[in-house]
Amino acid sequence: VCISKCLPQCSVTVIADKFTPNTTSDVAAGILIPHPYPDTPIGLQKRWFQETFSYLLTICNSAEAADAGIHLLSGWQICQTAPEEKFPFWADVVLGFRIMTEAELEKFPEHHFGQAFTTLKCDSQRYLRWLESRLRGLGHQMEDRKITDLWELHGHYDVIVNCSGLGARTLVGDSELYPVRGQVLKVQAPWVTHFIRVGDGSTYIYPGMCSVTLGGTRQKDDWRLSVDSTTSQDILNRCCTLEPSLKKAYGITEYVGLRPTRSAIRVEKEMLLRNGSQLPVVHNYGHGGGGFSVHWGTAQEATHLVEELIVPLQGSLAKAKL
Ligand SMILES: Cc1cc2nc3c(=O)[nH]c(=O)nc-3n(C[C@H](O)[C@H](O)[C@H](O)COP(=O)(O)OP(=O)(O)OC[C@H]3O[C@@H](n4cnc5c(N)ncnc54)[C@H](O)[C@@H]3O)c2cc1C
Ligand SMILES: O=C([O-])CC(=O)C(=O)O
Repeated sequence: VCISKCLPQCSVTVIADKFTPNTTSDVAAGILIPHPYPDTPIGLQKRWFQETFSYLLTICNSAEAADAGIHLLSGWQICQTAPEEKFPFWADVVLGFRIMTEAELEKFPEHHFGQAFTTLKCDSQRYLRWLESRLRGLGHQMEDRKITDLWELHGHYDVIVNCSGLGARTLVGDSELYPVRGQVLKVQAPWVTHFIRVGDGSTYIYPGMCSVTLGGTRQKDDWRLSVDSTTSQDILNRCCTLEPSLKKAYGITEYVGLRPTRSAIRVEKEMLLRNGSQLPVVHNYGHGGGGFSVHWGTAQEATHLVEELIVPLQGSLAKAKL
């Protein structure tokens, strides 16, 4: 969508073996809170988060908000003790960031420090459907197909943009990429209207448009996509400790996703060479537990790289194909 918006001279084909509602992104709570990428400079992480926040806030303030599944959400991030950094780098990006008052903390007797702020939340499936419909509306293509080797695409497209998430581990042999398994519950509890997140991201409660997402787990190198019912009960117990009214939650469904994790998000150009031929690729994967939080910023970065690669094609009459 970002490429089609910024480079309208390009035609875009999205090739994937899974589309919504069957991707990792469909499982996400969709909250905008940055996640750490130790080897991505903080300045860049902040820029990507800021760009994503501004872009989604504009949609949120428009008539498109409900169709796109974007809404504002206020709440608390709580810690047992105060962290070294009371004001994180993203404090001035979210809205109304402040330290919680003693009165607010009374709700959480085991937590003695907290941050209150308003952020954005995407209803993952609605947002993905909306993105797809925008692409289709602009006349671009969707193709349901597994790619085993990027060279299959050689000769058919001018530039390949690799957004294959965890799939990049086999598709481009990136052994730095690993799964961090996450299990969440979606429940009906329309009376819960504030988010609550334990600072390390171990437990969270995110009210959304259609359900409340309860999490979570962070299981490194665990490839199991099946639901673990003991884990679901544990998630529910942890969330009920923070928000006892969730004992009355109903309509519980369970989901698992594998966060495509590496120490830095990979957004870079690569010119693949084989038998004297070139295949220009822009990588954009490895968003771990924060793909929603930085997706538009990284998409813009990838789009700039695509732009650099298509400059030499501009002279030709052909429309660039991606
Ligand atoms: C439980 C959980 C909760 C989360 N909550 C949040 C949150 O609240 N906020 C947040 O910011 N982030 C959250 N995340 C993280 C977020 O979901 C990920 O960062 C994001 O989904 C990654 O998106 P992606 O497009 O890179 O990968 P995916 O959504 O996995 O998409 C990859 C696509 O590539 C395709 N593909 C891969 N390999 C191939 C191939 N060889 N051939 C064809 N197609 C291929 C797949 O079919 C798929 O369509 C959460 C993740 C989990 C698991
Ligand atoms: O950590 C959170 O608050 C939600 C999330 O992004 C995840 O589970 O990956």
